[in-house]
Amino acid sequence: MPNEVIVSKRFTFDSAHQLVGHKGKCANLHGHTYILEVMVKGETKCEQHGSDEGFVIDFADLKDIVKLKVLNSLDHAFLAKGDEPVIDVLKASGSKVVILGFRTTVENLAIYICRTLKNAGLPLYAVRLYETPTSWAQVMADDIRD
Ligand SMILES: Nc1nc2c(c(=O)[nH]1)N=C([C@H](O)[C@H](O)COP(=O)(O)OP(=O)(O)OP(=O)(O)O)CN2
Ligand SMILES: [Zn+2]
Repeated sequence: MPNEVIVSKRFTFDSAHQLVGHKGKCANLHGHTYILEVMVKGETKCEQHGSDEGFVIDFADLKDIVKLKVLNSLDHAFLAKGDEPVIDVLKASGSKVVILGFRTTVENLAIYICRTLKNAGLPLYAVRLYETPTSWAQVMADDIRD
């Protein structure tokens, strides 16, 4: 019998950023190993003996979507609002720079990832993004404004 279930998969990516104007150490260019938890909600599929029987989503398919839509872009990049003075130097040296247009706080990055995955058609429930082992932001897919 189908039932609503939340399943979650954890990913990591490494990125640099700089919070221009921050009163503390985060005004420096620095990096994080982000941990991203992607939570998907749905009924378990009931097709007898099908590949997805009993799955909300195949974790392998979830991994492919998250890699394609989020990780390939953000991993090993300088995540920029666009006004960081260091951008030109990094670009000139061939470094990967992703201009996001917002201050790259963990809150804003979580909103961005949640919106991106929701727009990709995933039956998304929430994303939780850890910036450090002790600091995270969570965004519910239903709270994303278009
Ligand atoms: N609300 C937010 N506060 C801070 C953010 C943020 O994105 N949202 N970001 C930073 C810095 O980028 C950086 O993450 C430093 O955070 P902090 O938790 O202070 O890092 P520490 O390694 O010092 O944390 P521990 O307490 O050692 O785990 C700052 N604030
Ligand atoms: Zn930081």
